[in-house]
Amino acid sequence: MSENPSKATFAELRELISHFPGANETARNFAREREGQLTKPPGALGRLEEVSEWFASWQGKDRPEIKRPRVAVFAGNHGVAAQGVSAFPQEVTVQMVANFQHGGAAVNQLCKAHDAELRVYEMALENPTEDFTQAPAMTEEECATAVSYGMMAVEDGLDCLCVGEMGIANSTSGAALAHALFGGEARDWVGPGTGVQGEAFENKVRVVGEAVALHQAAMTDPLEVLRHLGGFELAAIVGAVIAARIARVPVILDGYATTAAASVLFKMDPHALDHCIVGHLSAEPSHIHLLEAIGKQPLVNLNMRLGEASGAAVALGIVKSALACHNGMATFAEAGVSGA
Ligand SMILES: Cc1cc2ncn([C@H]3O[C@H](COP(=O)(O)O)[C@@H](O)[C@H]3O)c2cc1C
Ligand SMILES: O=C(O)c1cccnc1
Repeated sequence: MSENPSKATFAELRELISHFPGANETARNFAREREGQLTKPPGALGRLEEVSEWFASWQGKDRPEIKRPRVAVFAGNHGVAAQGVSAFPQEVTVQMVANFQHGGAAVNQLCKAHDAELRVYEMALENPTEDFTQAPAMTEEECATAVSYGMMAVEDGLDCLCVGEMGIANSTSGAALAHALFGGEARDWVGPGTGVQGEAFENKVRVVGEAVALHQAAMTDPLEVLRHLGGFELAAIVGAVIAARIARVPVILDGYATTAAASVLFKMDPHALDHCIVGHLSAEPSHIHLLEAIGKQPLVNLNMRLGEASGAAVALGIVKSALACHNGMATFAEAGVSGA
């Protein structure tokens, strides 16, 4: 990396990603052994046990903890909004950022409910990306700078990072990323987002298909896919996921657009998202296909389709519940309970 992280280049990002640390398998094994000794039939806490073991393997502790969770919401504006792909106008992005700052959004309440710090990272909202039906969304410098900016969301002392986004039209950007990364038809990857229907939905499908076709020559390189079809906030999500990996901070990803951004890293290295879980299954219909493509099972399915890290923040409560059982339960020996 250069001294100033805002100067990172794609070459430096590739270098970082090629040296990602792995999980601590010793800690995972100790955590698994402990799960087997706790006062419950083996496996009776189901997915919670798996979550505790996964968390242990990234924190490198058999008794992993969440004392300082952060919910990071990256906000950016999209030139492609000009194509009429969202049910809402672009100014909603900056208005919702103000709402986050005043505590009025869903994610504010979810952070309060789960004792998480909310940080909103506003990315030059007055400067949207280029409309990617006309030109690449970003230059390499802009894209790499946005990735580097996202990396700054991971600070010393954080022990869990929830990641999400705010950006009108970014479900179109997410769909275009997914289509470019995983193929198929544009229609497979497009959903209603904030609620586009009928002719507007058909237009969204057309926009995604035409954009991926326009930039076809660049689509073999995941970082170029991000540069051509992503957004500033989606690039920042890539950076946050990279920085969390380097710091071994477990990550909870939010819904469709966030998962699509993170999938850029999956395409570069199928193990690049091993430190991430997907917090929830979005009601955006393509989310399930995307999760199949990256081999992830969402933690909960509440029919949410909001974004702004709301699903990740809900899932944080589940992860905290898993760790509470893992750390606080008595073993059979401690409690004097007979084994099977
Ligand atoms: C009031 C409001 C609050 C939101 N919070 C998140 N989103 C979500 O909707 C946007 C994506 O949908 P599309 O691609 O259709 O524009 C993103 O900003 C996402 O975070 C919101 C959308 C609205 C309208
Ligand atoms: O799944 C998401 O993240 C999502 C879905 C619809 C609108 N905004 C976000």
